[in-house]
Amino acid sequence: MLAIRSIATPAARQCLRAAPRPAVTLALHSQRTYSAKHDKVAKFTGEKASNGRYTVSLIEGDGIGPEISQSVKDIFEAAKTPIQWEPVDVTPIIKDGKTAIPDDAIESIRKNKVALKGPLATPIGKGHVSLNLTLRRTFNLFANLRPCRSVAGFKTPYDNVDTVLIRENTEGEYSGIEHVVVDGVVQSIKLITREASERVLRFAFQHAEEIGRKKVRVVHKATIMKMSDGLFLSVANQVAKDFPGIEFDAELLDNTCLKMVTDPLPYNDKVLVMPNLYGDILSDMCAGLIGGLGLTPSGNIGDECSIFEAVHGSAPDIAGKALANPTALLLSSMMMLRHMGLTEYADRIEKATFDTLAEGKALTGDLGGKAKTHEYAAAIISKL
Ligand SMILES: NC(=O)C1=CN([C@@H]2O[C@H](COP(=O)(O)OP(=O)(O)OC[C@H]3O[C@@H](n4cnc5c(N)ncnc54)[C@H](O)[C@@H]3O)[C@@H](O)[C@H]2O)C=CC1
Ligand SMILES: O=C(O)CCC(=O)C(=O)O
Ligand SMILES: [Mg+2]
Repeated sequence: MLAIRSIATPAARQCLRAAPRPAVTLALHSQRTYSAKHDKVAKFTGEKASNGRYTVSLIEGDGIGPEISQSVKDIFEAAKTPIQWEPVDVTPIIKDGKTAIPDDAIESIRKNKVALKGPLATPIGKGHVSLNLTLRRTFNLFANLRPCRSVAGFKTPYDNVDTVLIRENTEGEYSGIEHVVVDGVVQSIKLITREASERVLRFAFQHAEEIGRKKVRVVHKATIMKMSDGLFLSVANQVAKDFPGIEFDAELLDNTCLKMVTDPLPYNDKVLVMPNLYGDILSDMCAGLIGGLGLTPSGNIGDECSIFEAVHGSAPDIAGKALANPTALLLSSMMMLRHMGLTEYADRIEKATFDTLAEGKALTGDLGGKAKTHEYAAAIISKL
């Protein structure tokens, strides 16, 4: 039943009563009950080619994407990382009236089981739907893991921030189910299913175990979105019972924002997990705590494959000027290497990166320096 009572004006309510229900769209997203345990933490199952290298699909992306991707490629080559890139074009196609990823791109990512992705721009209002969201849905990348750690030597109002945020990545406010009811009345449906909630919540608890954190906190707004966030929260309570070694609690999103910008350190011992939109916003906010979007990585994790990308977007305001900070994409590629079991390479490149940042001689503009993107990358290479 649509929430007619929540529509503000009597005229709009009248129109909505008369309007057709979005039954077809909702049927496509049917709420299949997820009862089987989802115990497997997504693992990389790709195989080396005969030359001893892994092939990784590379989506360079829009705006600053090609510049920061070039830095990652240069640094990987200098570190002799056993990776060969397979460039992938994701220029959208229309399939059955919907925005879709070209078949070649899907084939590449499915085959390689891992991809590194630069930012993809999304037009505002009209135009194609977000390719970022399309990729996540196409490959069922159910968890978006967004760690955010202070950079030693780079001073911000907060020292030692170390938050771990996990965002549900396939539905919620970003389900893309929107329609005009009548002129001047639109609906956007926040879809929450038990299945997707359980999947990401299990992932959060498993990740907490993996990284040695003893607390999982759900961030929600079930006071207002009683049914949707209510379901997410109630699934969380159920899943928590399977992880007796992990303390579980919940916090309202607005309160989380206030507390995090007042003092983020109490969040250092927790894994935060939340519906899609909240994670999108909160992860940019976390980036602000440590020096900005140039520094924060992420991984879109699925069972079959995973795609690693920075938290930031295409930064059109600085694109093409060699001003972008490639650290966020580089740290995302470190997450990727660790996911692939190439930990030694990740450790080595990460050390060179953090040493370069701590030294402070070749910082990009967002961190108060004057270095161009490639000069910063060259400084990292010199430390490998
Ligand atoms: N996952 C993705 O591919 C994402 C794509 N987008 C898309 O990106 C486009 C631009 O979105 P905005 O709201 O402008 O967000 P944005 O994240 O691209 O930029 C926000 C601000 O951060 C700065 N910034 C971002 N990355 C930086 C970097 N690596 N180095 C230095 N400064 C950096 C930008 O210059 C800008 O001032 C939109 O089309 C949006 O849809 C936005 C977020 C994520
Ligand atoms: O797809 C987009 O345009 C934005 C996505 C986004 O902001 C994110 O994934 O953090
Ligand atoms: Mg975002």
